[in-house]
Amino acid sequence: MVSANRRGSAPEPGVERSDAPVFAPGPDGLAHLELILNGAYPLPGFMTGDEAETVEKEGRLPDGRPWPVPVTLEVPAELSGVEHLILTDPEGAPLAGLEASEHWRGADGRHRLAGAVTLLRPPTYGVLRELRPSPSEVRAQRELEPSGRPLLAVVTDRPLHHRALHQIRAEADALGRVHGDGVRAEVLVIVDTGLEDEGMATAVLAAEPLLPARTSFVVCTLPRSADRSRGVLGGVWGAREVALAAHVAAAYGATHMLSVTGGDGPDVERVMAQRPPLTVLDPEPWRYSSVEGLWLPLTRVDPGEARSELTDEQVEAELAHGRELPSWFTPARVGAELARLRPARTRRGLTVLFTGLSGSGKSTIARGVCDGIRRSGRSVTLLDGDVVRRMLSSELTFSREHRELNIRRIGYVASEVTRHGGVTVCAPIAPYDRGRAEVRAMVEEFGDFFLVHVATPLEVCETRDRKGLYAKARAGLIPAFTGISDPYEEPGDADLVVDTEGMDPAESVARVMAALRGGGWLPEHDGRSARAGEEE
Ligand SMILES: Nc1ncnc2c1ncn2[C@@H]1O[C@H](COP(=O)(O)OS(=O)(=O)O)[C@@H](OP(=O)(O)O)[C@H]1O
Ligand SMILES: Nc1ncnc2c1ncn2[C@@H]1O[C@H](COP(=O)(O)OP(=O)(O)O)[C@@H](O)[C@H]1O
Repeated sequence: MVSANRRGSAPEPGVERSDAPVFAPGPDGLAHLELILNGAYPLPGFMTGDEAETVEKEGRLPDGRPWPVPVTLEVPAELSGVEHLILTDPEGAPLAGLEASEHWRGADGRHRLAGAVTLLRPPTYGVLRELRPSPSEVRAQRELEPSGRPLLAVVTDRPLHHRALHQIRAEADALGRVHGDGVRAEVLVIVDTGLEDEGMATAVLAAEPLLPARTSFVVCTLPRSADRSRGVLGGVWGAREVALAAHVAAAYGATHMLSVTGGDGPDVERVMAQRPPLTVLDPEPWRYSSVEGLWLPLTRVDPGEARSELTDEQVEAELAHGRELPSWFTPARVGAELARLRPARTRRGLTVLFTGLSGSGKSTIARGVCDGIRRSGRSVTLLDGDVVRRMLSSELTFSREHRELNIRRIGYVASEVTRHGGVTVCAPIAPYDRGRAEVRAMVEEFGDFFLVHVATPLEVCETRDRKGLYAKARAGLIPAFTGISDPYEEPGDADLVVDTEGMDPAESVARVMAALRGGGWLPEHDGRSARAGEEE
């Protein structure tokens, strides 16, 4: 949100300036802001261009302290000249005042503001807010009953299965032995999840009773840098991200850290090269012994009988088809929570997006597919291109900007239906990669996305010319007509391609239905055809 840029004298700390422009940072800016404000970062505010460059190149702040990632605030160009800025959460509630000390542009050309931030109001926005205490609150709580024991932090955005739980218990025991009395170290699980999206947080929390008695959990949102892919079941972290997590863990009072990123995480040497403020442990690998029926350190399992944990793809496939995760792999309560978060595809929200030229057959196929989905027993919402243009986007033109906005609106509605477990079928032209990718991202926050490219050649669409639009476009009566005088970017990420040339509409519908059944989103046979013993 951006308002007019007005300047004035410096405000008193913590006092809201009613005349300052307001701005809601994006997800990473907001994540950084909260970590600055709650004291998890030892930084007064957002970095200048020089500071960010030193961090980027040398992994340290200009004063020499190691620091792994630039902490920067991206702003729209119109805010680049402001001196004071009110930073708000996405709902517009003020969080902090920023005294801008520098406006700079990074190598990416984007505008950024540097400067100290002052807390205006403690954040109330964000999922699981009651589990987000500040580092000083956590440290104060521990000081009430000081145990003198090491505090082992586990930073994770993925559920803790048997392998990780064994590793945590073993490392907590080992730290207790090293530190004297043989009593286990305390454990602090830092659950990393988005501010808007619970992600896997509740599945991580489900493991609470399976961890040592003095284990506590906090939730926080770490910024997601470009080198961290965001899988549904948890991301793959880079060394600098683990190092940033180590800084946050140290602020919470941790003396050691274990990052439970699964097999593909960075090795500890690369993390320690970032000079984190605590020891990042390199846990012993564990395997399941299929003969003994136990998880054991790798060294104690015969290679022939050692089983690794399931991969993310295997977990996803089990959940997609509604199968229970095996008990050798994960505790029942973690499996049950995962099944709740990722229900079987027959119960999971789904958006099917048809894209293709005008006249390619999107509406015809989409209508048939909707009928089929209904027959299979699921309810479905159809967002046809023409209907959306009438009901949601009647003021929009066919400029690139308006087409993008149109598809974003479709994506928003579809993602809401998906969030609640419904099926949406959308059939706009959606000519641009970027817009389609945006819809995919919006939908995949909550469920599944299936892209169908109706790849009927332009000549065929033009010959059909059902609405006479191509003739008008050729005559220059319709400007910026897709395929004639406006681009159509062929998707490279379609889950299914249907070229309807020389194909009966029923056959096109059947292909899409087969793909949806094969993927597990619909039962193999719908009620009616199962009763009649007939095929679709
Ligand atoms: N300039 C131009 N380019 C393309 N299409 C045009 C244009 N002007 C009007 N129409 C009619 O609008 C329908 C496409 O609207 P969409 O909302 O699906 O397009 S977009 O996704 O926003 O690009 C499209 O409907 P379909 O034939 O169902 O695709 C056309 O009937
Ligand atoms: N295999 C097919 N699939 C879909 N439509 C087809 C097919 N074969 C011919 N058609 C015809 O092509 C036209 C496609 O129009 P429509 O579905 O409105 O396309 P769009 O929504 O992409 O503009 C319809 O008249 C339809 O009967």
